[in-house]
Amino acid sequence: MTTFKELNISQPIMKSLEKMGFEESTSIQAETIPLAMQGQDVIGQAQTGTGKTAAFGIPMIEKIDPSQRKIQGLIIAPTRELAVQVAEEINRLGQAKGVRSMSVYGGQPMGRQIRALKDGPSIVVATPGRLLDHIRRNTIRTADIKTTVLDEADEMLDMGFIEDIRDILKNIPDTRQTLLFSATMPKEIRDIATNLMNDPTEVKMKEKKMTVENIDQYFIEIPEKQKFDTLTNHLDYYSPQLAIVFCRTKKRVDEIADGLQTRGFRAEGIHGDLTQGKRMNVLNKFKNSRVDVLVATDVAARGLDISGVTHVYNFDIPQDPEGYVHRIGRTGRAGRTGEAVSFITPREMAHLNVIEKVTKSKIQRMAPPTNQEAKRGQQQAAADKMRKNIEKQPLEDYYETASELLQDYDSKTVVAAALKMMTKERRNIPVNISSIQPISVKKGQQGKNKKGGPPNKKYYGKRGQSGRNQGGRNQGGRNNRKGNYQKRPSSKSHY
Ligand SMILES: Nc1ncnc2c1ncn2[C@@H]1O[C@H](COP(=O)(O)OP(=O)(O)OP(=O)(O)O)[C@@H](O)[C@H]1O
Ligand SMILES: [Mg+2]
Repeated sequence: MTTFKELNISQPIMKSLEKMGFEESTSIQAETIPLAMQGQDVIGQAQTGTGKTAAFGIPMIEKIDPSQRKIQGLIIAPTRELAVQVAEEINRLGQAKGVRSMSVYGGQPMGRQIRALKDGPSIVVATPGRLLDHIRRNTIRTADIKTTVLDEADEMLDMGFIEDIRDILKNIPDTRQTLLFSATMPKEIRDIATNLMNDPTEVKMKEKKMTVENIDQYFIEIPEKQKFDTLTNHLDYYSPQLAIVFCRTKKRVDEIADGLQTRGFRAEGIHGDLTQGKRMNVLNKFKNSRVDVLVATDVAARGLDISGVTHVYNFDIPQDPEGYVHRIGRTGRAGRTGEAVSFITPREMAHLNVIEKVTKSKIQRMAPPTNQEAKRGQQQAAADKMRKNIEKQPLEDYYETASELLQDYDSKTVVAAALKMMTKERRNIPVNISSIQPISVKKGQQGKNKKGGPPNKKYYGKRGQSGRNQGGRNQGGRNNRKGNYQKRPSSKSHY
């Protein structure tokens, strides 16, 4: 383990790190911070939740002169929520040095952003569409940018964003330092990256698996129609502290979130068709545990760091192994443990094998919990609640009524009735989720790079590609995305 002191980090940043409770650097921080401080271009690849944000944030802040009141650092991220989170982490890291960052993203009034930009933040964390808007209007000046970071770099250089990224980079001085970070970096994307950089050093952690060791990974083989009941049984049986349920389309997010509410769970959905206000509101409720189950498209798959997420469910199998790695990486962060459960329809078993092979992870078969087990789980949760009340709260006010009940009935009957009242019986209400096509790997197509297809999505046949489009992500490919951009600049997320 390397201490931050050994990495020659300046006093103000050391002070911030101490305040944040960071004692030692993580491996990716120890290896990339010295290179980046020397001014080198770096491609950094390390597992989810291992501190890549500080790995690029610290060297960026080191180079900034806050007295200049000019934008000197630019970080580009794929989603608005991630941009906000990264800006917050940068602000914590830069606080003692007086380095301020600002997040800039679509779905927010332009005027307000322009006013805030006049305040002179040193670092801007932006989503690509809105950033381009600002660059074109000259409301973000790029001339003084020394360091540019692409967070979730492989996503940023994939077909949904690559044109925007090229346009952005054209506006940044050639002398810039470029840092690319992600937990995944398919070879094809790495080649594109290298062309945009100046002789980059690649830093890849030694771990064999692409996924984090302390996430237990399971799959349940299950017909499409039984997925929802299996999900609620699982939630009842295991009572996750916080869970994220990923599914493939926005419509399914809405249906599943509604269905979970119907069955008494505190669940809400998040996807790109919601207003930005609603997206932030849902995410904040989840962070504050006012919502226990977040149902999401891949808009929430990358980068989000929410403590207390114990379970990730792939209600629908992700389109590609990289997606799997990022989704399950929303749990098991910074050394904590987590559990990932993927629902696989029988026809998707081959697709699961591809994911296992590419990620070099073992995904273990799990039997779906039975209705009986789910019921028992619900009762256990009610019993736990009761235990907590017994241990913590003064109960004297209830003693008189309790004694009266015990005169009429035996204690077991009284407690059973209390448990029954605490167990939500409306969870049996039928819920219908509209079906989608399974993703399957067609024989002979595995490994082919279909013309026009994204370069890193080499693992799939035709059906997989069409499934991808159903997801509302990268819809219609590059041209359509570009068209979207021109019509509704940066106002629409494609997740
Ligand atoms: N040196 C450190 N010591 C303790 N905690 C740390 C350290 N570095 C980062 N963290 C914390 O670890 C968590 C994960 O960090 P971060 O979000 O940067 O991970 P990441 O590698 O970017 O993950 P992802 O691939 O999912 O984006 C955060 O809560 C962060 O504050
Ligand atoms: Mg990250």
